[in-house]
Amino acid sequence: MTAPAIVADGVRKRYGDIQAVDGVSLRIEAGEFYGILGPNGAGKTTTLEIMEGVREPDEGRIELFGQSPWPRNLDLLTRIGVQFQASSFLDKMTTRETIRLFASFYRVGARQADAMLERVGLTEFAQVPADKLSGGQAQRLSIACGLVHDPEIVFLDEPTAGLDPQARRNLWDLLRDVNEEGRTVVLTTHYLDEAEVLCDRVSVMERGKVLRTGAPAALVRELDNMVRVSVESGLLTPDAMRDSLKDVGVVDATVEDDGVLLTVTTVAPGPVLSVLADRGALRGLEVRGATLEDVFLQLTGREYRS
Ligand SMILES: Nc1ncnc2c1ncn2[C@@H]1O[C@H](COP(=O)(O)OP(=O)(O)OP(=O)(O)O)[C@@H](O)[C@H]1O
Repeated sequence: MTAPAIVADGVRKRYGDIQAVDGVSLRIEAGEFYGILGPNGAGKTTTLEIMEGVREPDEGRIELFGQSPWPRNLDLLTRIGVQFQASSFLDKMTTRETIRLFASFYRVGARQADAMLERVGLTEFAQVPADKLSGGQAQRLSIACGLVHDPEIVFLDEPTAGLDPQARRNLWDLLRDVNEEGRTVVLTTHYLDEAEVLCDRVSVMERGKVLRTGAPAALVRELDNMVRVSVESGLLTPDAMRDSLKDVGVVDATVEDDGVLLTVTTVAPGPVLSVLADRGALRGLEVRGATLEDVFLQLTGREYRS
């Protein structure tokens, strides 16, 4: 087996009374697209910053390519790329000046910097002040700045937060390409769909702990083929639905009504569909397989709220 790109072992970090990271252990293989996901405050950013070597853990061990990133390790710095938040671009600098500045930190020349700008589709915005770029363009510039020195590992903290669906998809394509070039990509996200689409493996975090790690499809499969059956809200009350299901012997279904849809989550969609048909309540019918949201629900007993 080849050496892992990243190993975390028993990592803990506390801020005052808050145990932000509470014993995180994981192993990320070279070339993996790895997601750390969870709701706000789960400890994703702190975990990522400890891996990047910008924050010191209170306890535990981190190794990138077998070396500790803390205290600051100059050998590792050139091998990792960190996407910093787009909002911290320097005032008055153009897009091109910004990427060239980042390139210069690594003694990378202007030509390679401009090629990276082209790569992320920003050449036509080269003269635009970086703080005037749209949200999606700014994210692409910040990713370009993290990639300009050709790193082996790329860390991204919520790269698509706040973007519209089209800009998110464009960024997904870019990140996939970055990974397909052989780079290890580690991202945090609170969008479960993003993790499902992009990541080879994910760690689901909550309250500083990793609840589960695995390939998204494998985590979903562990749910025993859970299916969500939804119809328009108002056709049947949740209680009436529960009673009807009990009558036909379905006891392990959950029924929820969010005011738009009445949704039954179950491993036995057949009887649910029969009940809905018998009650004349099929308007707006949708049947969906389980998702990472269901994994989260099962792990925590709570609905996922990003
Ligand atoms: N510098 C800090 N000082 C004090 N508390 C902090 C600091 N950074 C994070 N925290 C707290 O630690 C916990 C974990 O925060 P962290 O940012 O790592 O979580 P997260 O999963 O990345 O959340 P988000 O999605 O909101 O960024 C939160 O309760 C947060 O308020």
